[in-house]
Amino acid sequence: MAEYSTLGSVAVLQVNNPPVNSFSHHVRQALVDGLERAQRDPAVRSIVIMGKGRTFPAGADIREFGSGAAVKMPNLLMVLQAVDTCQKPVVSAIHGTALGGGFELALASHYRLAVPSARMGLPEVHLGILPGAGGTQRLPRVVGVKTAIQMITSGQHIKAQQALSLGIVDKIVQGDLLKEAVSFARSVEGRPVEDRRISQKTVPEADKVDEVVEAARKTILRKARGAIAPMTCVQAIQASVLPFEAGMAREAELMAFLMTSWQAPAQQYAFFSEREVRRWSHPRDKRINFKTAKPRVVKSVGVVGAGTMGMGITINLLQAGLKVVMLEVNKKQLDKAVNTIKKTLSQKSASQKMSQLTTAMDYSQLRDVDIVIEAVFENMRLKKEVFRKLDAVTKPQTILASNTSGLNIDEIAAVTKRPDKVVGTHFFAPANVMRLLENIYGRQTSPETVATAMQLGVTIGKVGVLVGNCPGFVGNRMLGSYTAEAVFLLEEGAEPQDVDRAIEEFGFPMGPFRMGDLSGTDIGWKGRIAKGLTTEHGPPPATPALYRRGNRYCPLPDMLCMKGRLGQKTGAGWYRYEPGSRTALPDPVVLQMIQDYRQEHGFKKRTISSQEIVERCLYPLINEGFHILDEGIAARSLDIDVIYLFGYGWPRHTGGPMYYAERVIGLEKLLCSLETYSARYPDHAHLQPSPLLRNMVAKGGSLAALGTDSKL
Ligand SMILES: CCCCCCCCCCCCC/C=C/C(=O)SCCNC(=O)CCNC(=O)[C@H](O)C(C)(C)COP(=O)(O)OP(=O)(O)OC[C@H]1O[C@@H](n2cnc3c(N)ncnc32)[C@H](O)[C@@H]1OP(=O)(O)O
Repeated sequence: MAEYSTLGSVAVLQVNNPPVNSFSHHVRQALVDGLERAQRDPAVRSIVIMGKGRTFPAGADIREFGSGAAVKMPNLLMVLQAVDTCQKPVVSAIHGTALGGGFELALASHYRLAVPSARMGLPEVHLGILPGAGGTQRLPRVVGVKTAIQMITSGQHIKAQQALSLGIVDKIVQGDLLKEAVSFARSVEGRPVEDRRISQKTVPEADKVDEVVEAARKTILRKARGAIAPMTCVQAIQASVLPFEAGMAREAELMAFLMTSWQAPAQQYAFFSEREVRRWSHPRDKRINFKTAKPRVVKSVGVVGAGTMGMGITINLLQAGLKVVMLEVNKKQLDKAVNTIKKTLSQKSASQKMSQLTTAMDYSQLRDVDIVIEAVFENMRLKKEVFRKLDAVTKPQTILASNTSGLNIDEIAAVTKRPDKVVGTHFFAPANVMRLLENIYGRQTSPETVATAMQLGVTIGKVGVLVGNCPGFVGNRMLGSYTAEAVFLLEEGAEPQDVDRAIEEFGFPMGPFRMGDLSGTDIGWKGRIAKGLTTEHGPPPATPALYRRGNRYCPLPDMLCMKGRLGQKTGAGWYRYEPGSRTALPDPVVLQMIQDYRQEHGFKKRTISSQEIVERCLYPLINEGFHILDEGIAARSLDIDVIYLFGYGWPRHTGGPMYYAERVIGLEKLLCSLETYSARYPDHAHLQPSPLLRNMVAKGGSLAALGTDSKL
């Protein structure tokens, strides 16, 4: 609701709809009623609108988009129209985050005040829609089309000071916002409101708009990677040079197009899923969950290993204000890491944050930390050795976490006397940038340990997802079938750039081969050597070239590594790189290697369509997701989606692999395609449809119903 009160001649409307004061239907109704009341009352000469509690309205109520309640009268457009055309001055007084419809309300007001800590922006693009309550028409009238395009297509929030310099807010006020807003409102009483209406202004440099749009188009299309909202936002902004009513009509038309597209609900699902993962439960035992399990307090963290991962984790922890003891037995590596950490931490806070960092070369210095995160090389023997030492030196309550990307947590836990305090915390590189934290519970991990790992994720700004223990956990296990199928496509006739192009056109920032070159082709190779699937010199003795343990195997990635082509770091991998450049250039040497391989093994080159590439790479990945749900490794399909959205660059506008499977491809079609491909390639095990998928198609039922994501 919006609470109505008067302070002398000023009517104050305070939106009160926790947690973020979104414009649910009852709020809209209360605002319209309040405005009418203020207009009618001759004693009222000005109006202040603000938010109660933590924030000015943070936008439309996103849940209403799914139910159709967003269009229930009065809709947000009508509220803002009432504000704009009000005969008495309306002042929006902003604190917290004025976002989306909230910011649009402020723009429809005649004056805007903000506290210094306020932030504002139009993030609708992240929800697959546009600022459809006049944001695409009013903002360019204030800041110009170029800045409006930048703000609306990025969805970025700006700070009060920047809003002031852009002419968006009229004044930054210190002290009590209500008092300041009322005093400001009194000072403008009696002044004409006509020239304060942004809707009646013209866009600056309107004659250059087409030029500006043209210049922005290419970059936006490249960045959008298949998402339709960004370019549709631009089209709406372009219409801001028309008379206001005509521009609004165009905005409404484009808004309707986006609202009825499949991408908007997918992105809104992604928004809520990102938050839903905080309500975690043990994948196999739902009785252990975020409500019942209590985390331990973590003030200090030990990090073992100062390589790329250890360094990134340390930066992340320091940025969150935690004390860190970073242990590295190699002095040169330790010094190098400290230098990089210093450089990476922002200038402003570097010295304060660095004072929280202690370096160590001796395990005994980890004695008193609350949790240790091991980030040494991905090798079981080494990890066991580290855990034995940690178990011996740390206080009995210390939680021991491994940053393994796929090794068995139970096997690691078994070398300690505290398996209940061992957990997996899988960070993604670069660890101080990537938001995902895949937390893995072992057979004996206690609820308290799980809760502590999940809470640590929140403290350091991660999106934490709890999963069960299996090789590769959720993310890397699903990725296995994707990369396997990508190399099988090379055997049949595709070239690395064909596969990458198709996957990038689908929306991934990078295809599998460019990704392999970036992270290092030797990472997978070492893993395959460790598993005995290959050796540094080729297949293990008496092993058929194209099979391992009865499964089809493509040795092309091993052959690449044997040539020393380890990716960008060696200037050559699946592609070649000019010195100092990261641009992947197709390399005749690699293409010849693939061609020779095809000849040697009797593969006949054929043309493979982009559609087949996408299906062959992504459908087995999704299929593995069904296996994972079936086995109870992930509790809900949204957990898998969040892992892929935040850790693997899965395009957000498709909602994530499981959402995409169910709501975009359709489970029946997915099953049918997998059946077709598995009939064609009976020895590609990952193409065999999962029993859960078969069952769901046969019996019906939704993925959401499998888990606890009933709110979505
Ligand atoms: C058929 C077509 C017809 C077309 C015609 C249409 C006519 C109608 C016109 C309608 C025009 C509408 C135009 C406007 C659109 C919008 O405003 S869209 C919304 C824009 N705003 C946002 O995207 C903001 C989203 N929220 C946030 O970014 C953050 O929540 C925050 C505000 C910055 C706060 O962050 P933090 O403190 O970290 O809290 P969170 O954990 O993120 O959120 C707390 C809980 O609040 C829920 N929530 C947040 N925002 C919303 C929201 N806008 N609506 C509903 N719910 C919201 C969030 O889910 C959390 O919930 P819990 O997980 O349950 O705690």
